[in-house]
Amino acid sequence: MTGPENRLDALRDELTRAGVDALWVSDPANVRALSGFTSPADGKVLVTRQGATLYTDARYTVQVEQESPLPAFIARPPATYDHAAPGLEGLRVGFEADSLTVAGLEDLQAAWPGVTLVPLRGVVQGLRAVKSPEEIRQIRAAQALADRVFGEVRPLIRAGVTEQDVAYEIESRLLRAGAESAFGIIVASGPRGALPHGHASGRVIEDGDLVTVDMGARLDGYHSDMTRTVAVGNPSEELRRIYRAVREAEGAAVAAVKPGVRAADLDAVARGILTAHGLGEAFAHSLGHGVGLEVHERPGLRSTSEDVLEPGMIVTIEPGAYVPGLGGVRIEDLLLVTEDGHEVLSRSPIEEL
Ligand SMILES: CSCC[C@H](N)C(=O)N1CCC[C@H]1C(=O)N[C@@H](C)C(=O)O
Repeated sequence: MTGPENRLDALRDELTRAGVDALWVSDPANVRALSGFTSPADGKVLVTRQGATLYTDARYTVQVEQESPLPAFIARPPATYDHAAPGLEGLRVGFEADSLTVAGLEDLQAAWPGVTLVPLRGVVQGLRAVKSPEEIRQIRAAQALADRVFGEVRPLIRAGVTEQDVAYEIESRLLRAGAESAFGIIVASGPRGALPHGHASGRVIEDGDLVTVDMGARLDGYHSDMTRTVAVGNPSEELRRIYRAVREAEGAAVAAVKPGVRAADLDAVARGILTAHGLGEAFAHSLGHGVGLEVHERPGLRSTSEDVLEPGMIVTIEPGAYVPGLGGVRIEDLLLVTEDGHEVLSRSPIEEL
């Protein structure tokens, strides 16, 4: 199983395939994945054939010694670029076109006139899709915390409380446990359930509402992600019908998760079921995504994806149906792809309606 310990070797193979001699890594999650440095927004990594160097500034002198096995050079640009320049003269150096700013590229061009800069996309992201045993342990711990918090907060979701009350209860418990929220917590009740990314508002939850809660913990830099839609009082028969359809789609897609399955085919499993229930148009997003140092990472579980599942990937399965003016439903589990199938990491009960 690929992990950070041998990611640098795997990365060098990728660089050979891409026809470059080195890579300037600027994407924070990639910097962290290659170096272990936990303040990666303030770092860069230069990977060459011979080695790899972590660049950051003097605020982190002690921290990098504690966290990173890579040799570090402590400076700020332009001294950073000047340090790297002699070893790069005449080489083809890749940069991360999906994260380096235009200004960042201009700075590199000015600092390294003898270097051919080559735009590359998603090279390190591809290597991050398969998690190491340690990363799996971290994400498992983040999800276990999220499950505990959801279990504590579920009884508080009732008529008369606001969506923000629910989000506050979740976020404060995550913080008290030494984590933080993985993203802006989604609490979408009643008609707001039709908003797939309906962040908690001041709406007061009413009897008969479905309430979609999409939450995750960020623990030591690793994320979890899970959604449950719960009923308050007695929802209408139409809402129950939608709920059951989404639940069927989710269960079928979860059951199909195993190594070798094409991500696009998984998406089609859920989409086919929702379409059969007349809800194809209402499923307004992709089936799921990888989770790790970022909430959304490879593999992408969508109709246009070319990704194929491998053991060690951690993915969400999250079909939903959103009906403007009425409401919506999403059910999301977090899964580890194993050698012979999958393990569902999210343990919060999925309610019957
Ligand atoms: C802002 S993080 C949202 C986390 C959530 N679990 C999630 O990933 N969602 C919510 C509904 C759709 C899905 C999403 O954003 N999917 C992306 C990858 C897409 O483009 O479909």
